[in-house]
Amino acid sequence: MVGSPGRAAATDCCPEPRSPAEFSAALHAHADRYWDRHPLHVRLHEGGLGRRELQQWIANRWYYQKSLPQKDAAIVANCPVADVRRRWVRRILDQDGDGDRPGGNAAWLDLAEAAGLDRAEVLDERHVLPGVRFATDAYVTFARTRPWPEAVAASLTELFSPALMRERLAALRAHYPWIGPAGHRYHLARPEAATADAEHALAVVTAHCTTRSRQDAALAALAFKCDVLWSILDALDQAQRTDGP
Ligand SMILES: O=C(O)c1cc(C(=O)O)c2c(n1)C(=O)C(=O)c1cc(C(=O)O)[nH]c1-2
Repeated sequence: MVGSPGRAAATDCCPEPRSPAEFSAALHAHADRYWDRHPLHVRLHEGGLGRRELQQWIANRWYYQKSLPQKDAAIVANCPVADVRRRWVRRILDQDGDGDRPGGNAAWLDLAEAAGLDRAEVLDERHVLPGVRFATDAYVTFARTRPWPEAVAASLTELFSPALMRERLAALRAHYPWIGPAGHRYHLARPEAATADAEHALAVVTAHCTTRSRQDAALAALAFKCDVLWSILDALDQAQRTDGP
């Protein structure tokens, strides 16, 4: 006997949640669609970008960078759990800086200057491509409008970013030596912070997504974020192929 129809219907409408190990594995499986594999990143790592292309990447990536604190502030605003808010607020200060401690965003502007860009031309966003703005803004809007655990899940691309940033730092030093050491502060500091942030975010998502449907929503959020990042590089890639070096 195959089982009573009643049982089958119950299973269809309310599948069991994944175990913590299965859920974590399903989240980690998104590494397959992370932007480290994008052709533009591959070109960057191989030393295939010209000076102007690398500057364009830096100026566009700035728009993502500067939007992160607003995205994190949206999570803090939507989250009713004090413990989560207390830890999440640190992310805002890590990027914006805190008193005498300059933040990640200042370090990214140092990279821009070390690569020969004027701070003013980065801050006024004249180089930011429409597709980069659109994709980045979609991430901020997602955090503002979706349930906060989904926005936390979307940040889990940071599970994969430390390895990428270390590889990128090695590539910048090897292939783009005209960028002085002052430009490398972001990539030196961020992998360690990203590892800690991702560990915390994973613990939060695991603790708060305990039903199958919440787990599914978290997985969809992480897939969405992978698409955001991929779209940012698609926009840049297309511009660079059209404009030439
Ligand atoms: O350099 C990168 O490739 C990269 C990727 C990501 C990411 O995976 O979203 C982040 C960062 N850097 C980063 O520096 C950072 O602070 C950060 C925060 C977040 C997030 O979604 O909350 N992602 C990332």
